[in-house]
Amino acid sequence: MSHRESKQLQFESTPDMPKSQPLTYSQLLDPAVWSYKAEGNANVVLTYVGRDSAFFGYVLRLRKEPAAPVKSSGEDAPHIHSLDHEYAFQRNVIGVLLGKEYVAEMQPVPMTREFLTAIGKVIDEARPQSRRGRGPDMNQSVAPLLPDHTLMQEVFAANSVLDSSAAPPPPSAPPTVVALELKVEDDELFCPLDLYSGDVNRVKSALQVLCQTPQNNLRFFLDGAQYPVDNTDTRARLDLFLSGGFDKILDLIAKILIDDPLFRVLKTRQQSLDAYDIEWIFKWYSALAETGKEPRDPTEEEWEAIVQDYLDEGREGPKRAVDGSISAINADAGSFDSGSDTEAPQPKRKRKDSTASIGSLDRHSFEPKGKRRRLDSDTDPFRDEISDAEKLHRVQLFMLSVTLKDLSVIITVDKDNNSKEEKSDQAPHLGKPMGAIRLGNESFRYKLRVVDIDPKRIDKISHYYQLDQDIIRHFQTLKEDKRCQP
Ligand SMILES: O=P(O)(O)O[C@@H]1[C@@H](OP(=O)(O)O)[C@H](OP(=O)(O)O)[C@H](O)[C@H](OP(=O)(O)O)[C@H]1OP(=O)(O)O
Ligand SMILES: Nc1ncnc2c1ncn2[C@@H]1O[C@H](COP(=O)(O)OP(=O)(O)OP(=O)(O)O)[C@@H](O)[C@H]1O
Repeated sequence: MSHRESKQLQFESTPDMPKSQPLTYSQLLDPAVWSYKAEGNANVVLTYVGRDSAFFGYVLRLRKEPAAPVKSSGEDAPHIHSLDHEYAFQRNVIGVLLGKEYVAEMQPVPMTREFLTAIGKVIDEARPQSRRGRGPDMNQSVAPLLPDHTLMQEVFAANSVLDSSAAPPPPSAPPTVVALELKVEDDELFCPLDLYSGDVNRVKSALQVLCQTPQNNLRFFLDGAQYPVDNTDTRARLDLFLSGGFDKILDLIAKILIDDPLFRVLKTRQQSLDAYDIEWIFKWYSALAETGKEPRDPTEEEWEAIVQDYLDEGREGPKRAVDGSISAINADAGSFDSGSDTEAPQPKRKRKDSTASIGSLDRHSFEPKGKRRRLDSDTDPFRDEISDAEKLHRVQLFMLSVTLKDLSVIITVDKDNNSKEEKSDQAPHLGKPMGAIRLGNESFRYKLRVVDIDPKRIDKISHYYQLDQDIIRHFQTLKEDKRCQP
């Protein structure tokens, strides 16, 4: 552990974390106690499969080696890649914006090169071919241990379902916990506004579209293991969980997304933080850089102050387009492209496909691409009117919107009769589910958690600008502009 991290990574013990504190790290540095669970572009996630019940239902999130060399940061830089910075950002920035209950607590586990090398080899075969190029980052000195959000931890405390020494349940056994992970971003066929609409039919039809073409936007878990969503065996198992099977699960998920405040908050935050077109953001970023004031990544304290200012300002106000026109931002406002011209079909989005960024909606802006106007100084009514401080503030709020548009939400449900109250009371450290919901005559418990809520590097602004320009060019080639409706 680096000197800096060993001094700062003293997270308080939290209700979400295992009871046996302090952690016996050495037992976690055994590759045999981990199995591959999932990964994204920057991190690979492992499930604990060892025998210590204190860690049943937990995952380890390992950072992967960077895709490109990381720009070296000066002494005063906020170490955006350090776990303590990441954690403070997740809890004190994203937690404040969305609600702390949606953000998991984590426990730092010191890493060794020996372990990272060994685990890289062990998990290689389980990884998708397209992801194998980059192994664990050998320079990480700590990695976070997190509750596995695709499980209900206290069910395992009560039932010891995850006892790795026990025989696995037969495939015919009904699943105990069902989880769906949604990455609420653009897609050729998918309109995020449907998910946010509050209308059960629209939410459900958006989920159905996602299930038909999940790509990297939807993952499905039964008792913590990922299953292909369009598979008949998966659907047969779901029938055992809930009569009516898959269709009823989607009803249940739709009901949760409407009942719980998360999606309403998320939509408002995404839109208000992204109040200016990326063309403006890039212009302001470049103007600052040209005068020697290139924005750098904020420190933890600076991020907290930025969010506080945003909340104090009540920036959920009007949205200014590049041409200066103003439109209201509220739960019902905004227009979105939903698809491409049928005469000019585009390649489907694929993980790591170079066309992936040319979706019908741009996660880096909520403006409709087909109608977006290019930056034109003659139509710039705000030209030179704002201070450098305000330019910087707007760039920083935009960076927050990028994180909020890249996150995933994991929705986890189990039947209410799974909770053995007397036993879960004996294990208060395992946390409580967040909500209860009824569907027909049955009661369910659910929890919602957000993942992938790390800060984005501010020097990616030019990358986002380039993506945007590509998208504009793409839409200029289309004849028809289909929108999904607010
Ligand atoms: O830049 P993009 O649009 O390619 O987005 C990246 C995503 O690619 P996608 O477009 O969804 O295929 C990419 O998603 P995948 O891992 O490909 O599912 C990541 O979310 C990446 O974020 P980070 O590097 O982990 O911080 C994303 O990077 P950020 O744009 O969020 O920095
Ligand atoms: N606490 C958790 N519990 C269960 N599964 C998790 C947890 N954290 C992450 N995952 C799984 O691992 C996947 C990758 O994790 P994560 O999103 O943090 O990686 P990333 O590289 O930062 O993602 P991206 O490429 O989207 O930026 C998630 O999509 C999810 O399926």
